[in-house]
Amino acid sequence: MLPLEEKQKYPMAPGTVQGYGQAFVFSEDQKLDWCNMFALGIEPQYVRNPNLWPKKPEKFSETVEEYSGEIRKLCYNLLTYIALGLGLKGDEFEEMFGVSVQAVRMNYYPPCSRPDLVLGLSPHSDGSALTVLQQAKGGPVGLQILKDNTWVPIQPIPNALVINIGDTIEVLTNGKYRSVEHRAVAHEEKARLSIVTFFAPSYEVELGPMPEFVDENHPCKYKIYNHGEYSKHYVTNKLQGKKTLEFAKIQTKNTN
Ligand SMILES: O=C(O)CCC(=O)C(=O)O
Ligand SMILES: [Fe+2]
Repeated sequence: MLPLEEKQKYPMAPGTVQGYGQAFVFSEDQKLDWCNMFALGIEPQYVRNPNLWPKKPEKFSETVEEYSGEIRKLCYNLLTYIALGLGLKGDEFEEMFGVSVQAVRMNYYPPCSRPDLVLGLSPHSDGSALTVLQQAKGGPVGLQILKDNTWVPIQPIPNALVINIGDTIEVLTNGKYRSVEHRAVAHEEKARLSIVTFFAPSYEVELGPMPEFVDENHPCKYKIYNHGEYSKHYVTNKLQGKKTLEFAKIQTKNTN
C-alpha cells in the first residue's frame, strides 16, 4: 500500500468526489464511515482531473484505463440486455444516454476493532444507471443489500462482478426495476477493498419515466429532470438510504 503522504498528494477537496479521502462528509458532527476512498472521473475526458491521477504505482493509470475500457463495454452490453428484457429496443438506453459518464471509486475498509460501532459505508442507492462492483480476492464479506427490510450479506463469488441497478434505471422504468439500497460493513480483523464503476447518462440528458412504463395502473412517480442536476444533488448530500431519489419524485398531496 502507498504511504499516506503519497496518497495525500491527491486529496479529495471538500464538496468534491474525486481524489483520495472521504466523500459525503458535510458536518463536524457527522459520524464518519470506516472507509478511505480514492475516486476518479474516467469518461468523457472533461470529467477527468489529471492532477488527481497518481504517478505511483507506475502502471496505475494504464491499468485504470484498460480496466475502465473493458467495464465500459460491459455496461453497454448490460444496458442492451436490460433494454431487451424490458421489451425496449436494444440500443434504447445507449441512444438516450449520449456519451455516458463513467467514474471509478476504490473503497478501502481497514479492519476495525469494534465493527459494531461503525459502518464501512452508509446505506445508499447509487446515483448511476448501473454500478459494477469488484471485490478484492480474499477479503471478508462486506457488502449488504436491503431486501424486505433486512440487510442481506452478499457473499463474494471469486472472479465475479456484482452489478447493481442505480437510480437512473429506477426512474426510467417508473420503478419497475428498483435501485438497490446497500451498505458496507467493516470487519474486525480483515481489510476489504472494493473497486466500483458508476455508469450514468451524460449530464445534459433530461430523464423521466419512459411512456412504456406509465399507465393508469402505474401512475408516473418521477418528474422530468436534468441528470447533471441530479448528480450534483447526489454528491452534495449525505448518503442516507434512498433519500436522494426524492429529488426526482413527483410530490403527491398528503391526504392524511
Ligand atoms: O464496498 C462495497 O461493497 C460497496 C461500495 C459502494 O456501494 C459504493 O462505492 O457506492
Ligand atoms: Fe454504492
